Amino acid sequence: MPDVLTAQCLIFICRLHSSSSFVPVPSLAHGGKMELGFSSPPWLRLMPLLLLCAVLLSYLCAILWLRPERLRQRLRSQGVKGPKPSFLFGNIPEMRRIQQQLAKSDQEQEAGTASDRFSSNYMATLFPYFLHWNRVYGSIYLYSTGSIQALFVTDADMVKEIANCKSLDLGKPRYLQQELGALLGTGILTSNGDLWAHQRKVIAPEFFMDKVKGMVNLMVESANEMLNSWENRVDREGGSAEIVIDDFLRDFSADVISRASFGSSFSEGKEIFSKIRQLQMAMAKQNMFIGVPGSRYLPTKNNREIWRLGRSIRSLILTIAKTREQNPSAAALPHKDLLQSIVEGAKQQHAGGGSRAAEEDFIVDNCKNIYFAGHETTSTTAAWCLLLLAAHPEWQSRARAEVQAACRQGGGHPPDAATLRSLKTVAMVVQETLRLYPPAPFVTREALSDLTLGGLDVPKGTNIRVPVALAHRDPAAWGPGAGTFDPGRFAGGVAGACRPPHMHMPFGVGARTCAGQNLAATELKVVLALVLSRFEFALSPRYVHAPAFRLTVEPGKGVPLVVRKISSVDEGMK
Ligand code: HEM
Repeated sequence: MPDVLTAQCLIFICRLHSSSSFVPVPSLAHGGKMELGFSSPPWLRLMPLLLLCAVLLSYLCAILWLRPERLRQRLRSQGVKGPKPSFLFGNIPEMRRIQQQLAKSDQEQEAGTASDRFSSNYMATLFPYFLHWNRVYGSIYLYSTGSIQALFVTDADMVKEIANCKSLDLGKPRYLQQELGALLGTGILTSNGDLWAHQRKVIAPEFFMDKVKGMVNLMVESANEMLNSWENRVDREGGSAEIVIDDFLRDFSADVISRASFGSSFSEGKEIFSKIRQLQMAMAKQNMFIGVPGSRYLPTKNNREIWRLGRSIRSLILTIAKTREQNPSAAALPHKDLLQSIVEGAKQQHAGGGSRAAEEDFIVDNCKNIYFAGHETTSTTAAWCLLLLAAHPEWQSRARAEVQAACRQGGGHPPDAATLRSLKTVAMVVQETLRLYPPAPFVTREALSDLTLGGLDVPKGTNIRVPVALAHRDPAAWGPGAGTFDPGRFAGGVAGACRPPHMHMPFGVGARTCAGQNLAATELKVVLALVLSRFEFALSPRYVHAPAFRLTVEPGKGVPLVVRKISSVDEGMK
C-alpha cells in the first residue's frame, strides 16, 4: 500500500514539473547571459521537495510503525503479550540493557566450578533477554527488532504445530535473504516456495544415507591427516602436547565437505572457506541490528568488508564451477557429485529463459549455503563433543572402550559404515552434545501469508523463533537432570530421553529439517572414533568457558586440550 502511494505521488510530482512554465529567463546578474530557470513563484519550486519528504515520511511511518503495529494488534487481541517496542528499534534498546546488566554477572559466573560451567545454559549468557521475557510473558510472546515482529515460542504444542505444518506459506524469514544476502543469497537455507522445493530436490538426495556411506573412507583419510599432525606435535613435545583443536576441526570438516560434495581438494577450496569464515564473523557483528531498516546499505567499515568478501567468494566459486562445466568428464561421472547436481539444477531452473546471472546466482548461493551449513555446524559440534568428553573422563573411557572393541572386531582396519553403526555410546555422546550445545540456537520461520497455528491466527509477516537450546534444557521434557551431561539418557533413543520427542531438534523441524544430518552424524562419529582410538585427552587449565554466537554458537575462546597418545597395546584405527 505505501508503495502504491509513493508511486502515485511521484507521478504527481512529475506532472507538476511538466505543468510549471519552464521557460528561458535572461539573468542580468550574470553579464546578461541567458540562463534557464522557472518562472513559477519560489513556494511552488519547493513543492516537489516538500511532497517528496511527505511521501517519504508517510512511507517510513507505514513501514516502521503502522504496519508492525497492525500486526502486533492482531496478536495482542488474541492474548499474546510481550515487551513494549520503541519506534524504529523495537525492543533492541531493552535487549542491550539486559545484556549489559548481565556482562557483570558473567565474570562472577566464570569463577564457578568446572561442572557448573558446562551445565550452564548458553541462552542465559548469549540471549538473556529471551529468558527474561520468557519468565515475564510465558511460553509464547511477541517482541520486535526494528521492523521485524517475532513470536518467541517454547510451548511444546505450538512447536509441534510448526513442525507438522506442510504449507509452503510457512517458510524461512525473508529478512535472511536481505540481511544475510552476502553470506546466504537465495540458496536453499533462505529460499521459499517453488525455488526452495526445486533446490531441496536437487540437494537433499546428495546426502541420503546410501551416498554418505560411500564417503566414510574420505572422512577417515581427512581425520587421520589431522590426527597425524597431532601425533607429530605430541612426539616432538615429549609425550603430551596442548592442542587448540578448533581450527584443526574446521579444516577437517572443510576438507570433508569439499571432497565429498565438490570433488575438489581442500587446497582448492581453502580460500573459499577462510573467506566464508571471515564473512560470517563480519556478519555476526551486526546481529542485533538485523531488521533496522537501511543498516545494511550504510558504507560502514564492516559493511564494506562484507561486500568485498561477498564479491571475492562469488568469483572463487564460479571459477571452480566453470572449470567443472568445461570439463566434459565431470558430466559423464556415473555418480555425479553435489556441484554437478547444482550446476544441472541451475540449468533446469532457468531452462525457461532465465539469465546467465540468475543461473550463476543459483550455483554461487547454493554452494555458499552448503559450505556454511555443513562446515561450521559440524566442526563446532565436534569441538563441543571433545570438550565435554575431556570434562567427563568417565564417558571418555566408556566411549573409548567401545571404539577399541569395534576396532578389534574389525581387525584393526579403519572404521567403515558398519563399524560406525555399532558405536552406540559414541552416538549417544553426539546426541547429548547436540542437546546441550546445539550450534544453531534457533529454528526460524515466517508466515508468508495469514496462517492458523495451534489455534492462533498468525498474520502474514510474523516471524517465529523456536529457541532450540531452551527446549533442550526444559525439565518438563527432559526431567530434573535436564542441565547435566548424561549421554545415557539416549540409551532408549530420543523417545526414551525426551517427552514429547519433538522437543529434541538440533537439526530443526518439519519440511525444512537439516538436509545434511546423515553426513554430519557420520562425520562426527568418524572423528570421535579416531580421536578416541589414538589419544587420551584432558581439558587444559587455560580453557575459558565462553560460548559465543557467530551465527552458530561456538566455544568463543577455543578449546585447548592436553593430548597424549594411547599407551595401550591396541593401536588405534589408522
Ligand atoms: C552438527 C551439524 C549440523 C547441525 C546441528 C545442523 C543444523 C541445521 C538446522 C537447525 C537447520 C535448519 C532446520 C530448520 O529450519 O528447521 C539446518 C538446515 C540445513 N542444513 Fe544442517 N546442520 C548440520 C550439518 C549440516 C551438513 C553437514 C550439511 C550439508 C553438507 C547441512 C545442510 C543443511 C541444509 C542444506 C539445510 C537447509 C534445509 C532446507 O531448508 O531445506 N547441515 N541444519
